[in-house]
Amino acid sequence: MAQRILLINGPNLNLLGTREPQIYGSTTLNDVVTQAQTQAAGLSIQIEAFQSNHEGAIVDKIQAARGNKDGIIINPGAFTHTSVAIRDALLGVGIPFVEVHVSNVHAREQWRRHSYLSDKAEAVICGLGVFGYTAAIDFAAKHMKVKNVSPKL
Ligand SMILES: O=C1C[C@@](O)(C(=O)O)C[C@@H](O)[C@@H]1O
Repeated sequence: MAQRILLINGPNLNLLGTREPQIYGSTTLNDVVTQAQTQAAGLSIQIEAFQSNHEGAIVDKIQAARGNKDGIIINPGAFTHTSVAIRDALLGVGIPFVEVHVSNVHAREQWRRHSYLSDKAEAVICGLGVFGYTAAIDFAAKHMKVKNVSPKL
């Protein structure tokens, strides 16, 4: 069975491509998702993409992934630095996740260095620009193995 990956983008990432392009580049979120779907087809995995500016909507989406997704790739945006709720949701569903940041959060404001997710992530990618999503998908395809496969009768 193909891996089923949920790609989550948090607040303000809908503005990717036009938002602070000197930091985040000129690629739009639509471009990222189109590229992710093309990449997924070549890797025989399935990707569902979701973006929200709302913390609760992201928590709901993570909870809904229980039992039907094998891995989560998440760029939590500013919620990275604030959200115990997103951390608890990811731990609550027990789905392995990769944390992605387009920018190098360690080369910016001091407070961006703290993440509520990183110590629980399978991997953390930052500073690769939007290539970080490509790297995360490649990693997910190779290492986020399908779990809960029904035993053969
Ligand atoms: O919204 C974002 C985007 C970000 O997650 C990134 O992709 O580099 C980094 C965060 O600090 C910021 O709040």
